[in-house]
Amino acid sequence: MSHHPPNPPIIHSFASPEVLISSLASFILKAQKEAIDKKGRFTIALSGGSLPKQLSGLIGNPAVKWDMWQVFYADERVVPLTDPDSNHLLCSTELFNKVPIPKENIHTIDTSLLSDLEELSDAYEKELIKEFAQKDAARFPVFDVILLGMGPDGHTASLFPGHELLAEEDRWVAYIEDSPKPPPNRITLTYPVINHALRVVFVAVGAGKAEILSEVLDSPEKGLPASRVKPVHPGQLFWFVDEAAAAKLQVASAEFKL
Ligand SMILES: O=C1O[C@H](COP(=O)(O)O)[C@@H](O)[C@H](O)[C@H]1O
Repeated sequence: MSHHPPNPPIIHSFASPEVLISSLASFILKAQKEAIDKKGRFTIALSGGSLPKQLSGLIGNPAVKWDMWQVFYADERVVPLTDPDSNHLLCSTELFNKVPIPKENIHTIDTSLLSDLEELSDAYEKELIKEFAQKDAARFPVFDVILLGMGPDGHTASLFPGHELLAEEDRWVAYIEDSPKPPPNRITLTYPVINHALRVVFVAVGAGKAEILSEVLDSPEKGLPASRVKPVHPGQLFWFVDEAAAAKLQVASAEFKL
């Protein structure tokens, strides 16, 4: 247990979605270098929704060491990997099909278990344990980077407002069968995992995010799921937003410097 209070979020507001995309790529590359220099591998969790498109700055970038990446999903919909609702399909379409990442470095759900959510989430937790437990000897996995989106209701990953999963303190991966956003069946990394990452990065782009972004960052006491992401020391929370998303923000943003 860390005795330090969590650091306040660092908010980077970019003049355009294009500048955000290239800055996010530079940020990820810096994290990749630090991780590989220290441990010889880079662990990252990705979200679905609007997030994968924001990773286009990595495509064709010779500095990305794809063979050193170990990729997990912050959440996944319980559907076949070929289903249009699959976060893996979306990430593949937007990114993985366009870059030389070894298939075995992308950790998908086990689709032979789609009819048993408990088994499915346990199996995904075991996949995390294989990657992290022996190597890091930590109670919770410590991702180098977790990339998150934020829905219009303030949800993140598959952690929805008012849901009992917000109180999960023990499991690494949990399932829900009553997601208010379709599809109803999903698995998700839990807060203990998200909040033990070295860097958690929310990405929010467009005017459609302005209202909820202000609610999450200016009124964290409301306890919306995205406001509850508070990485423990030495972890740091970052927000990468464009000017349209930041239009209603009261809280100050910081200049982006690598
Ligand atoms: O359902 C989901 O929604 C969130 C937010 O999506 P966005 O399109 O509003 O960015 C996403 O981060 C999550 O991975 C996904 O399963």
